[in-house]
Amino acid sequence: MTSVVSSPTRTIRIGSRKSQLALVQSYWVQEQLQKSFPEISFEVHTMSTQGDKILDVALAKIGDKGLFTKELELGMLNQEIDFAVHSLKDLPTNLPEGLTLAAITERENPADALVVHEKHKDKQIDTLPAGAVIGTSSLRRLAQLRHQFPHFTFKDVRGNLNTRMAKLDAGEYDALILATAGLQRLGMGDRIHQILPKEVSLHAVGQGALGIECRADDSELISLLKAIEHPETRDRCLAERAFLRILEGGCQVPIGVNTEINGDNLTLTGIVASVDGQKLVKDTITGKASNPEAVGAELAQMLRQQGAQEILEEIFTEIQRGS
Ligand SMILES: NCc1[nH]cc(CCC(=O)O)c1CC(=O)O
Repeated sequence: MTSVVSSPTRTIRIGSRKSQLALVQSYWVQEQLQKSFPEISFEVHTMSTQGDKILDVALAKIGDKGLFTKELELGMLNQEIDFAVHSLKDLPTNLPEGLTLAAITERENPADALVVHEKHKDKQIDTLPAGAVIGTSSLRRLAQLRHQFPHFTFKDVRGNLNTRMAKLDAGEYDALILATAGLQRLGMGDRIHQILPKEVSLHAVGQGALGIECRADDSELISLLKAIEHPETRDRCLAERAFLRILEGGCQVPIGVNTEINGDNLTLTGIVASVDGQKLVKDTITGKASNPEAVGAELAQMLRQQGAQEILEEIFTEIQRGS
């Protein structure tokens, strides 16, 4: 099927996962594009991904490469949909041949958030009692928090946001660590008890931003998508993704980042930690915001020299052994 891109009757099909968060994000993108291009019609098509079906296994153990994106990518390559909206942090840093990351939208607060059981409403992350059960399914959060708070008990938590909140409120956990952005997008911003400062938790690469992926040869769609791109978010996220790509990590490895842009300068902080929180390398670099991928690549090399690769190799071996 050839797409009649310049025809005023072209319908653009947006692929979305079926989760509540994915739908909110896809409808938001649809609305933004519809406002910019009233003559084009944008439709949301939903698809289930592997990650939506496997809800009972710790994410780290099943690996994550493309868990939430593969079916949507096949849909694009098969011309069933024209583009896909992803939480950028779930989008692998290497895309399949024929697809491209066409736009990155304005990021919500990328930080992690602490959500507590109501009996801890007067506490913060550093005043929760010893033995407090902290729910997280992310090795990145686990490693960083274990390093600073070895007296907590960490427990995996899966399921959608409502399920996780119900488990917290039922007393299965004392607190959860979740993405601020996800809570805000789902209208649960009032449950955010503390936004974790970067000294406590460096966020995931791309956290809080949406990434829009489409066929690399659909140049007219790519130029339409530029209308909803946020250049500052894009530059920050491209630096973060270059850092992750070179370290060969996915969303489920203990790699965290923070970025800031001041004028022409982009400052990137990165951390690589062992799952037990014992080993940790962290550094910061400032470079040109006009060449974000070079900044990310340079920080990756710096952390490699400080032992990041050894930490990551140990984790891959552990995951393969299924420990
Ligand atoms: N890996 C799951 C995931 N993917 C995107 C978000 C939240 C929104 C975002 O970070 O952009 C979440 C939930 C979480 O980490 O708490």
